[in-house]
Amino acid sequence: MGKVFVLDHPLIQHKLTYIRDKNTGTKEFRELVDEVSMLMAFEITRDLPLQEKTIETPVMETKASVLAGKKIGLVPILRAGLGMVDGMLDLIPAAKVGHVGLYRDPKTLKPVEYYIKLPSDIHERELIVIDPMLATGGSANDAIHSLKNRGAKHVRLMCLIAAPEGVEVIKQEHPDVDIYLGALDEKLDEKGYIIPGLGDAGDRLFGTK
Ligand SMILES: O=P(O)(O)OC[C@H]1O[C@H](OP(=O)(O)OP(=O)(O)O)[C@H](O)[C@@H]1O
Ligand SMILES: O=c1cc[nH]c(=O)[nH]1
Ligand SMILES: [Mg+2]
Repeated sequence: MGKVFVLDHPLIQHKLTYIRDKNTGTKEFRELVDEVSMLMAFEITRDLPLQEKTIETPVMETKASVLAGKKIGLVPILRAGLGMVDGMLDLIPAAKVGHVGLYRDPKTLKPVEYYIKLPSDIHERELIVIDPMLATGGSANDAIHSLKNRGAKHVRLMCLIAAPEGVEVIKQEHPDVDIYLGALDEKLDEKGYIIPGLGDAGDRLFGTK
């Protein structure tokens, strides 16, 4: 069964509080999502393999650690996942980026896929699917199925805020996928919004309504 990690670093929690606050405007919301994404990227890459390399310091020859060249792919779910890409690329600048376009039908709450474009070598990459919100889990579930249908072998999911309902869907449908969260909230309301949540992530990021 996939593991669930709540990244409870104080800086992540502090910034999340201002992201949730309805008085935080678009500019500040965007900046905070960017900063939290970078901090989460730091945590999610904790287990990247290292290898030894021989170098010369000004004093002597020594062996030191470098990344073992694991290839990473970021896959934001459009639109709101886009807000998390730049922060992650600050720490993982060589990552390739694929896009999955999905929106949640407001009546049925079912995801509708409208776009997909992925790096050709996704089968050999460690893929990190990113979306601020994991609500019913329909969108992330659909995105991960799309990636696996196209050859993805290693997938992780990273979200700012999740509802227990969405986490359960991913655990059942994708037991091989570990989930990294900024917070695990209480539940969904009758319209499928996470409570307490942060509202509509895409609208708050892009200033739409
Ligand atoms: O877990 P779910 O119930 O599927 O809900 C979560 C999805 O809803 C939001 O996207 P939305 O449909 O609002 O599209 P947008 O990013 O274009 O605003 C969010 O960014 C997730 O992709
Ligand atoms: O709370 C929610 C649920 C789905 N999508 C959002 O943007 N927010
Ligand atoms: Mg939205």
